[in-house]
Amino acid sequence: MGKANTHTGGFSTRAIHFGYNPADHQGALVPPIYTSATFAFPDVGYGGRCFTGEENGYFYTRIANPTLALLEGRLASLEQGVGAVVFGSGMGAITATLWSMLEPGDEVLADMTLYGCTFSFLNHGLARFGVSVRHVDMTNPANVAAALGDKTRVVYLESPANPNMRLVNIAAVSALAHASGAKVVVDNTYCTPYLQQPLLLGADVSVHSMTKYLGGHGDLTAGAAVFADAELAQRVRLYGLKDMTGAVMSAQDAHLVMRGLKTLALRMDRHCQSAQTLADFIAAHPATAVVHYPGLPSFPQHALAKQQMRQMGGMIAFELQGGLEAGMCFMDALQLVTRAVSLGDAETLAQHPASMTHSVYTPEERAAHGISEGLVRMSVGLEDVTDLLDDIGQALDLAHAKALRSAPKAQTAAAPSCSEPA
Ligand code: MET
Repeated sequence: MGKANTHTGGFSTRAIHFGYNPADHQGALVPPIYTSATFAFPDVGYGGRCFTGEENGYFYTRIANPTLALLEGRLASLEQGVGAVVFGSGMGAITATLWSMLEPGDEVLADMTLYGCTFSFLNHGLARFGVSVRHVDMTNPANVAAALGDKTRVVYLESPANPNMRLVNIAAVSALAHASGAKVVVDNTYCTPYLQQPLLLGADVSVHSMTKYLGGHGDLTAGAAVFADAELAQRVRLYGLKDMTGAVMSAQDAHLVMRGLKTLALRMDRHCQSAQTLADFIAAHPATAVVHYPGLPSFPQHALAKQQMRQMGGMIAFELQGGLEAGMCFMDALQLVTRAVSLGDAETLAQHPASMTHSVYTPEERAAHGISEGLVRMSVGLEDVTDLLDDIGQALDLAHAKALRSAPKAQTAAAPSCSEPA
């Protein structure tokens, strides 16, 4: 045998090697991509036993595939789970996991701020099938303690939350949920296993959009759920909704995620370093009203961030003094930073949650759930930070000048358009 299937070692060593031995694959350094949709049986009896589970062989890629299995093992190792299941998207992971954990009559207790499509699935999807959903502000674990009830089967949260960066104390909330007989599902997309380990903090499931940092290059769509509980992992995989929803990722995309994983730690270090620099800069600019970034001492949960996150992450949210209009001016003035949803790419991306990722909330719901209309969300990429500072600086200067010009005229004239010269 060569250098063995490295089941131990540091994070990056496992991200690069776990579960694969070139000696088993004609020396190929990079694992082969099994594109086959179906698998040949040596005899009919063997094929039948694959379907009953008596044989552990591959028989159809929607059920299982060697390339996907390699990625699943690697993800479970990186997040210290007992198993993982990959999906065709992050929403595939979230929906299949929750469908598999819930029955009519059950309740989901969810945090106040969630990604728009997750919020929609809970309130407009699950609710149609007899699962009730209640939102509580989980920034204070006492609210969770007060809200947990006999029917609460799942406690669901994001930390940091998309888009406003609020944190939840995962260990405290998990302890409370378990004492009440509920399971905890954490969306760990913003942090990745490199920055935060929800299962080690007590959560039962960690879900990811791998479209984001894990893939890391904006060229694939995929999701994953990593489990602390083997029975639940098996239920989601075999008896749950993964097969029934058909939310299966392709082997080519699994290959791309594994390529992304090789540089995850390096990329996250750079994302975090640049995000801190930009957050400091934006916070100090006169155009700015507030910056939500866990690495700022002014961030209300800065201490919790240092406690449960390895670094402060690559996502920033902020509001400008001129509110919504200033935010729009800022975004339209960007030259290098790209106006786009998604996150975790090499390119720095800026988007407007109220009209984009969180447009499924009504304006009243956004207000109640802490998502302000003027909020700008930025995924800090891997460009030279000096170039990002130049671009963001000129856009903030422009938004500030517009805000100053419009303020005294607010009652008599229309606000200046973003295309007007400063
Ligand atoms: N989940 C992604 C984000 O938060 C894409 C959302 S819009 C369909 O940016």
